[in-house]
Amino acid sequence: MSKIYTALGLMSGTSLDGVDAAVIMTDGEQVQSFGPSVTVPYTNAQRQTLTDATLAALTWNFIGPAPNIFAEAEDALDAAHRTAIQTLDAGVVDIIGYHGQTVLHRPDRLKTLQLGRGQGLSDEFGCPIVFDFRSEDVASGGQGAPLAPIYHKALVDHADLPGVTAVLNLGGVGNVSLVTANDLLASDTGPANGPLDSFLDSWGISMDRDGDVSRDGMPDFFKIERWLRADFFNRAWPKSADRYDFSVLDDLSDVAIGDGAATLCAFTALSAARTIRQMGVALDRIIVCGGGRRNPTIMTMLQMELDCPVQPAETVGWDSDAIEAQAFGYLAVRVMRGLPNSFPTTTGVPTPTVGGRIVYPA
Ligand SMILES: Nc1ncnc2c1ncn2[C@@H]1O[C@H](COP(=O)(O)OP(=O)(O)OP(=O)(O)O)[C@@H](O)[C@H]1O
Ligand SMILES: CC(=O)N[C@H]1[C@@H]2OC[C@@H](O2)[C@@H](O)[C@@H]1O[C@H](C)C(=O)O
Repeated sequence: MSKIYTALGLMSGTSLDGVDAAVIMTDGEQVQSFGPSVTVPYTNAQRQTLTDATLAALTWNFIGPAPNIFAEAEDALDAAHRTAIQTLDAGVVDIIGYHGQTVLHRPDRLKTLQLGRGQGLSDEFGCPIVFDFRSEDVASGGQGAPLAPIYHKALVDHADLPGVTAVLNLGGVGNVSLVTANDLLASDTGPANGPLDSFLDSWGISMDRDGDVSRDGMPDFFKIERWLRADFFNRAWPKSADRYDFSVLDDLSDVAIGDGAATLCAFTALSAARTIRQMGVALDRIIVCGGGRRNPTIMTMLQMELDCPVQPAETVGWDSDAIEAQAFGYLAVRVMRGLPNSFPTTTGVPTPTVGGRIVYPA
C-alpha cells in the first residue's frame, strides 16, 4: 500500500434525507479500515430550501443566471455538513471529500451541478477538501455518474468475494457496479425510491418504511411496461439519471395508495433488473445497499427478476448507510493522488478521468 490517508467523506443524496458522513483509512486504492459514520438528518427548513433549489434548477435548466435560491441552499448545505463533521467527531483527518447536493444533472448538455462550497469548510477544519467531483467527467462527454463503482470494487476486493459481484445502490436513483476479475462495469439503473417517496408525500407519508404501504398492494404491470418504454431504459449503458427524469406520478393520480406504492416498487425492481441484464454479465451475487435494501417489497421483486442471490449489504459485513460517504472519502484520496475516478465502462467518459477540485485552508 502507498501512504494511508484518514479521509472523511460527506454525501447528500438525491432523497434529501440528510448528510451521511464517514471516515475511511485508505491509500485510494485498497481499503485499509473503516472509521466512524453518522447520518445527520436535515432540519425541515434545510430540506425545504434544498427542495426549492432543486425545483428552481429544473426551471432554470442551465439557461441564464443561476436562481438566487442557490446561495441560500449553499449556506444550508455548508451548515448541515459542518454539523455532520462535528457530530462525527472524528478528530484530525487528512482530507475531506464533499460531494455536495446535486440540484440538476444534464449530461446530454455537458452539465451537472452539485451545490456546496469547499473553501469555508476547508478553512474551518484545517484540511484540504475535494469537491465538484462530476463536472470534468460530464464536460468530457461522460455521464458524470455513477462515481462510486471504483469504490465498490475496492469494497468487493476488501471483502475478498469470489466470482462476479454486482453492487446495487437503491437510493433516490439506482446505480449498479459489476465487479469481475478483470473488469468494472457500471451504470445508473433508473428510479429507486425517488418516485415512491414523491408519490407517498402526496399522501402525507414520508416513505414506504419496511414495505408497510406496498406490502398488500397490487402492481400494475401495464403501467410499468409503458414507463419502461422511456428513452432512458432503451439507451445503451453506461447511462445516468436525474432524480426527476421519471415523471410517472400523473399516471397514479387515481390509484389506491397500496397499489401505487407496489407499482413503484415493481418499477424500481424491473428497471434495475433490466439494466443489469442489458450489461450482459453472469453474476454470482447482487449486494444491495442504499435505503431500498430495507424495503422487502423491492427486495422480493428483485429476487424474482434475477437468477442469482440478492442480498442486503449487511450480509457481507458492510455498513450500508455509510457506503456513499465512504466512497467520497476514498474518491477524494484518489483525486489527491491523481488517480482516475471515472472510466469508459462506468460513466462512458472517453478516457479515464480524475475529476474533482481541491481547495486548501487559507
Ligand atoms: N426502513 C426503510 N424502509 C423502506 N425504505 C426505506 C427505509 N429507509 C430508507 N428508505 C428509503 O431509502 C431512501 C433513502 O435512501 P438513501 O439514503 O440510500 O438515498 P440517497 O443516498 O439520498 O439517494 P441517492 O443514492 O440516489 O443519492 C428514503 O428516501 C426511503 O425511500
Ligand atoms: C448526478 C448525481 O448526483 N447522481 C447520483 C444519484 O444518486 C444515485 C445515482 O444517482 C448515482 O449515480 C449518483 O450518486 C452515486 C453516489 C454515484 O455517483 O455513484
